[in-house]
Amino acid sequence: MEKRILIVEDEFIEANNLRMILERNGYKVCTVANSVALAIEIVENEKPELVLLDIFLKGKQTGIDLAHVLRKKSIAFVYLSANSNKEIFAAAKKTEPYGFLVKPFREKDVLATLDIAQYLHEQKLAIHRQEDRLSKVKEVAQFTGIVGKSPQLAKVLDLMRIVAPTDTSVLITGESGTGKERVLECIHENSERRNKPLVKVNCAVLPATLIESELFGFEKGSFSGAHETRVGKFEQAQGGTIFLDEIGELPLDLQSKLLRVLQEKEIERIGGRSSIKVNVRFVAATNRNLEREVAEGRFRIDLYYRINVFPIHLPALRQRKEDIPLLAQHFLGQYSRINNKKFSSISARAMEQMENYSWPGNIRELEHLMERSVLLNKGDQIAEVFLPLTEGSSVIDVNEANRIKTIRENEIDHIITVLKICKGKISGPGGAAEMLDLPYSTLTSRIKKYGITKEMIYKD
Ligand SMILES: Nc1ncnc2c1ncn2[C@@H]1O[C@H](COP(=O)(O)OP(=O)(O)OP(=O)(O)O)[C@@H](O)[C@H]1O
Repeated sequence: MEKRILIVEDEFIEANNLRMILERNGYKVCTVANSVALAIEIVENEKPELVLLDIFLKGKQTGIDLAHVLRKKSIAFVYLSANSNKEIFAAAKKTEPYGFLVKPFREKDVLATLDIAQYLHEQKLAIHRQEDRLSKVKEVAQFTGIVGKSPQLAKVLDLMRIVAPTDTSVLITGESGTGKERVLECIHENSERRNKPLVKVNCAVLPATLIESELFGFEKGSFSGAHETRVGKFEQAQGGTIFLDEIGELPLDLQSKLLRVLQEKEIERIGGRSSIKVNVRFVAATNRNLEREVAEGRFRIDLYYRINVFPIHLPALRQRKEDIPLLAQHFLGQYSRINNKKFSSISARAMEQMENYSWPGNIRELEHLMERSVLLNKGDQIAEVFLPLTEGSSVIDVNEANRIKTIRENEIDHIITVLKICKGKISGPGGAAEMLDLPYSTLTSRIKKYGITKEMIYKD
């Protein structure tokens, strides 16, 4: 069906240029409005699906005033000028537009922006329907393995409750070890897809050359070494959810391939002749700042818009200290059971040390600390915890320096030392994997398992 678009613009040439672009591409254009009052009238009479609006118009009212009206009516809109004045731009951003188009308009940009705007609008409507439904039925989603009572975590749980049952793409952000993967699992478990596969791909662990065949599969004989046909992760996730962890690491050429798959919902195996329909829900995670990656040209803006439909940001543990006692107690119970120990409490001193620590490795680091503490303490109370000594830390323990380290602690120290020598470089010549004589994937999975973070490597 033809989409109806309303142009609100008081410069005739610009408006006409846009109208021609839109009509050439199958859109139906409503009567052009040159003021807010006229635009409101046309919205009532011609019911556009999307509005392109300039900020400065004839009359007193601006495009920003109109944007507020459109938001109330749930009509999608895109601004036609990102004014260089910072305050106006900030006010325009606050109205949550679906995009900005900068003059002079290029056909390609107009079409791409409209495509993204429509997609985001459909997703937003689905989310609103879900919010409405939830407010009526008071369903309680079950999020197993998520412990905490801080307001920051409560906010995350609210977002999960809203998005889980829908098919909307989710982008989970947060530092390493904040629980991104756990959140993904809960979203999948609380969706209609729970009985279908949840397929996880870590873009940081796979070498760039392998990611494509891993994601999309390949046909027998498509390259030397392709002895048999292999089904990729997208196909494996058919009917279920696919999770791309560390999506910020995806090379640029694969970003465009992924974008195509998300838009067309079909994949092509390497060397394949036909495309295969895939029905998967898409969830991605990153501990990078994707907006910065976009600004610096390492991440495609159109892919960013496509995956950033429903962002969930997980706060760092140091930003929600009230969750530390609950989490510590939770892991204490878990590792006491596993190790057949009888620990039931944590000393006030140990708790204070934990509350004063900055947790660069977040929940994963706390989990490992409790695992270690269960092994190193005796009786039914954790009297001591052995935290790394950080700059400015008030928890320096004189006994710590003389303590005999476990093999695991030594391994962690050794990996960190080598990473420091290699300035954080993991793969390739002179990288830590080569120096440690470990396969790249083994080293990255150990870095993850031990909760080794960039902060630990670049600390001093
Ligand atoms: N709220 C929580 N309550 C209890 N355990 C949690 C919670 N969040 C995370 N965990 C546990 O903490 C550990 C680390 O979580 P997870 O692997 O999900 O982090 P992540 O953000 O995906 O890390 P990375 O970025 O390094 O992949 C896991 O064992 C997970 O089960």
